[in-house]
Amino acid sequence: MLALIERIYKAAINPVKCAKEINALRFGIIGAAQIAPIALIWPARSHPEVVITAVAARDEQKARSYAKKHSIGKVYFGPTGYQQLIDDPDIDVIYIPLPNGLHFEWSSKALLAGKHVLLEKPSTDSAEETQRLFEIAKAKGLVIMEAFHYRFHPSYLRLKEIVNSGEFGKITSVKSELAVPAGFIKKDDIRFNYDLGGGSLMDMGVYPVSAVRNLIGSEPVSVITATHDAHIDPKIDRGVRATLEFPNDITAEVHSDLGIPWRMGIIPRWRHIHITVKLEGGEVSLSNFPGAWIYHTITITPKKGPKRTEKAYTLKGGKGEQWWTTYRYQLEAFVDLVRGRTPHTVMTEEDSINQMKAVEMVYSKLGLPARPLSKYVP
Ligand SMILES: NC(=O)C1=CN([C@@H]2O[C@H](COP(=O)(O)OP(=O)(O)OC[C@H]3O[C@@H](n4cnc5c(N)ncnc54)[C@H](OP(=O)(O)O)[C@@H]3O)[C@@H](O)[C@H]2O)C=CC1
Ligand SMILES: O=C1OC[C@@H](O)[C@H](O)[C@H]1O
Repeated sequence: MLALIERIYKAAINPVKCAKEINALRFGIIGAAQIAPIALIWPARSHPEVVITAVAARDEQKARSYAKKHSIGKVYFGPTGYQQLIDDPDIDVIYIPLPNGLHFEWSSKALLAGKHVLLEKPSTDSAEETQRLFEIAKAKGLVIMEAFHYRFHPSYLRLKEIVNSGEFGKITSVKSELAVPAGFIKKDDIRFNYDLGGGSLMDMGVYPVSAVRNLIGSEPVSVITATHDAHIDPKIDRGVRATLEFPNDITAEVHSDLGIPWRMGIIPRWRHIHITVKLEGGEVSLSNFPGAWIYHTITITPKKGPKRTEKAYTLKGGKGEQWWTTYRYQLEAFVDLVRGRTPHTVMTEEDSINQMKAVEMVYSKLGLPARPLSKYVP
């Protein structure tokens, strides 16, 4: 319990600070987004090679109050604010926490202006756009990385290690869910906006899809079944369930929901957040994987022998503190990548492109339209 309080305090209440190196990477944030404090601003405080130099928001007042609240020195705003931030010669890296449908345009613009990009998930609205982003980055000699933060946390890496250890033989199936009861997400949220690349699969569903692909270590060959709960906008999936077929007779179930309706309208449903891997000799699961830095349990249930549990908040023999969040581990890896060092974990180009191919396969099976392509042409 004390360790839990310490983690929350040091990561989110009074984020740990450190001295900065003289040549620290200077980050600019496009959009005064809700996610930026936990995903970048607070983790940056304890990274000696990261400073947050500027933020851009469409509205001047919003930009100024966000900058003040987070002690960010420079602000850009108005219709040209995002582009001004990108063109600022005092910025090395652009963090993009915009609605999904704007990821392609602003990542392209940032790369074309010579900036590295840390890009929120999902990378874009389509595999084609994601591929194009990596092509631009390669042509410019820059780094772009999709911010699938859970992948960098020691708990996920430990789950993977157990699965790949051979202790329980081969994987037979995987199930992963990220579904929350109604009430957390407002009706006018970007997540419910089709034109902005919304939908349950695009928002929460990308985590289970990404996790099952990564654990199985191959790409889905087909979507066996897929169903969704509709939103007011029929092009938007509020909740999705899909079963994917992988090579070697492995199947994966994914489930996401932006708001599971309450029982009889008055009793909230329990949230479903886990990855569970069934193997020939047992089952291994990780609870609360995107929020694993707060708490999690790795449960190992052999077919023969006693059940056991583990926790993993630090990397074996690697950098990190037990209070480092998924985002702090991710930032460490991203900076290593930009600096030309070998990160402890990385999200690759191939991974991000194949991820969007899988998302497209599920939307197609659901009979829902693919998320709209950006009108921006780099
Ligand atoms: N890694 C993680 O754990 C999480 C990642 N995300 C991802 O981060 C991104 C942003 O999510 P979140 O922070 O929750 O969203 P917010 O709505 O808080 O932020 C989105 C930002 O986009 C800007 N924006 C620009 N154009 C538009 C537009 N047309 N409509 C609405 N907003 C616009 C706004 O910036 P301005 O300030 O200029 O008005 C706003 O601050 C998404 O891609 C999401 O998938 C979200 C939550 C968790
Ligand atoms: O990336 C995310 O992670 C946590 C979810 O609650 C959120 O909707 C999503 O954007």
